[in-house]
Amino acid sequence: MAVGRTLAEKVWDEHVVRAGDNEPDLLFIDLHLVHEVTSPQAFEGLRLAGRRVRRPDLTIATEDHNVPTIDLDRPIKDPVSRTQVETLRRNAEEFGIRLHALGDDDQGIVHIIGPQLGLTQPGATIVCGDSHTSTHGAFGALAFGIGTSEVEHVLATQTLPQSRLKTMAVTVNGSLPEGVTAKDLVLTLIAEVGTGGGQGYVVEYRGQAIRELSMEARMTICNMSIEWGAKAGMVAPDQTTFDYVQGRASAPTGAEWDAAVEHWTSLRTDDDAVFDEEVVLDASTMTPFVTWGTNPGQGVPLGASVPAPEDFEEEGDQVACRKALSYMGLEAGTPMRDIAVDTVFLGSCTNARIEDLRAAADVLRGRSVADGTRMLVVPGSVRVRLQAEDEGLDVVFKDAGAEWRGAGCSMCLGMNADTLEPGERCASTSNRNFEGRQGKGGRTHLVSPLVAAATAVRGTLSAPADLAPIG
Ligand SMILES: CC(C)[C@H](C(=O)O)[C@@H](O)C(=O)O
Ligand code: SF4
Repeated sequence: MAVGRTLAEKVWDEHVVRAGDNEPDLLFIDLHLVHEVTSPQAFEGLRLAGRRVRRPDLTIATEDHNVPTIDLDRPIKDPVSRTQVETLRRNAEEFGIRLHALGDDDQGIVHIIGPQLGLTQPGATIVCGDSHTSTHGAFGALAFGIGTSEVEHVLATQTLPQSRLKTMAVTVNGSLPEGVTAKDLVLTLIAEVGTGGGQGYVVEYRGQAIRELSMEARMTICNMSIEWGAKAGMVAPDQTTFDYVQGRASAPTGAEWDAAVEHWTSLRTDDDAVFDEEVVLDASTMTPFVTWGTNPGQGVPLGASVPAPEDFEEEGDQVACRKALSYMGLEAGTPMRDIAVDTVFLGSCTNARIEDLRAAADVLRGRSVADGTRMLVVPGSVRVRLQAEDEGLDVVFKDAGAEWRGAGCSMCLGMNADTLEPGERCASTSNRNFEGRQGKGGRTHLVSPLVAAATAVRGTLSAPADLAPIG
């Protein structure tokens, strides 16, 4: 009896160009995204071997990690960042690769520009030398991060050897309550399954709550797949997906569009398919969720308090808690809402799309950032910035006292000048809160855009419901 296949298996099977016993499958790669951090040695390898890029038409580069977000008309000050960016520019030119450089309207964080340009499409295989490539899985693509030697392999051959992955379903039943977002959902999930829970799996997010999410929100969830160890995260394409893709620069048109949609519609997990593992969650019980520790799994509902080491059963978790509390400068039992922050960062490939900016601006409209708190708003791409400016969101942010910046990764990891000072505390809409992630000694609390905005107003971790009504 034929057994049904999962979405991931269908996409995989369509891309196998060679399979053999006791060897990984060789997959064709439909889209290779490139940025300045993980590509220099790969291009150097090609150069040394006298090779060209096999499919420049399926390769696209952008500058995101090292770019400044202010003084965009001046040369990059930091020599390391300048070298990274200039190296990418030289490589793109020498190897004939399309590059969206600083100053270009399509420049931005690699995981934001792919979907924006319509390059990210259902059923595609997408790789990039970047762990958050999982973002693109929101479209029903099989998308994952690769290392620099794999970047070289894909540049040279447009293929990648990969061993088959186990499959996992994350089924989220019910609907998210008002004011609870995709970010809260994924932080809740990671706190529950742990940062290693997804290791070795390609995950499919499904169920009512996922179906009800916008593409932006699905991207937020798939983006953080890697934060609980999954190789990739996917959502089956549906009308929401098609509506988002249609009309974008690289999307198919006319009869090709119709054929594409017909094919994409077939890319759903068959009813009789079997996942190797399943996690089930109920969205209706979720609340705003924030992290207190130094990994994305160390989180609690905003209404809870900082945990104590004794709250954990496993000794490893107790040790990790003790260490995190010390680094974070937190005392067990402190209500999360009492934690005061110095900085609020609204940005990153997790939460710097137009919908995120709109949500935060709605909270900030008519309100002000608290004294002693600074807020940085860094759109994920130039297009997001331009659209936000079209809608007047920049004015809302600036009137509230926030800084309105250029596009890029920025304070998500502080490879440019946007970093925290030692001991500084930040509410951040990004995806990683490791020690030193946003600057040496900096302390990060991962939050949703709604919580970020409300926190900026009160100066302590807060949700919009905590704010006094305007007027
Ligand atoms: C610089 C890059 C390799 C890295 C990644 O792979 O994710 C970065 O984007 C990050 O978020 O830490
Ligand atoms: S925004 Fe942050 S997580 Fe995303 S690619 Fe850039 S550094 Fe990595």
